[in-house]
Amino acid sequence: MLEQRIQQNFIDSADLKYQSAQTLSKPVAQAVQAMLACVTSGGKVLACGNGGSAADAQHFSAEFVGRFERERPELAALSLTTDSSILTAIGNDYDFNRIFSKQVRALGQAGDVLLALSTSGNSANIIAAIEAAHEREMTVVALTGRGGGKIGNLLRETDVHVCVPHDRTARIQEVHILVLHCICDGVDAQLLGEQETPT
Ligand SMILES: O=C(CO)[C@@H](O)[C@H](O)[C@H](O)[C@H](O)COP(=O)(O)O
Ligand SMILES: [Zn+2]
Repeated sequence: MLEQRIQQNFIDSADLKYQSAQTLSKPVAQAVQAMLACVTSGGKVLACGNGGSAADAQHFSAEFVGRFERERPELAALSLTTDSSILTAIGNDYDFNRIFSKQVRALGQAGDVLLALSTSGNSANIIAAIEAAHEREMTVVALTGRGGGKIGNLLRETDVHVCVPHDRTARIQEVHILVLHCICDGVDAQLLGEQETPT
């Protein structure tokens, strides 16, 4: 029974990935181009998300700043989820909904990218971060699910929306991490050229 349940999770995740390969390849390619244009002209990526998506934001920033699969120059990315003093000060003195938006206003500049992760598309602190990014004339790359939620309606023509066609948070997150790896791989391929098999 338990093993059957586990197998079903694998199957559902794999099915969603097959389906997403079709629907998401175009917006993911747009995300690659947006991030490449940003970092090659001196900009940076600011990443944010809650819970599992906070971990994804950090995972992505680590691969941009350190490396993905190949040696290349460092790429500028910063996760807004990691400084406990900033997070607790803003959460305590203002509101938890402002933990990311105040950092975006402090650090964001025109031409930077905000990478915003929300499986529901409805987290208030992510919505506020997107509004702050628009104020700073940044491009937003939003990774969502469940139809995109409120974030879907907030995005501009120049933003990128990668909306996973599923309703379950866990399944959506599993595609989000694949999307983030596709962005790292795509940026590397554009910077370094295609290569046979990545090590
Ligand atoms: O990782 C998980 C569930 O798989 C949770 O920690 C999840 O990320 C949290 O409930 C988040 O607060 C959900 O926020 P969001 O994706 O709807 O913006
Ligand atoms: Zn999780």
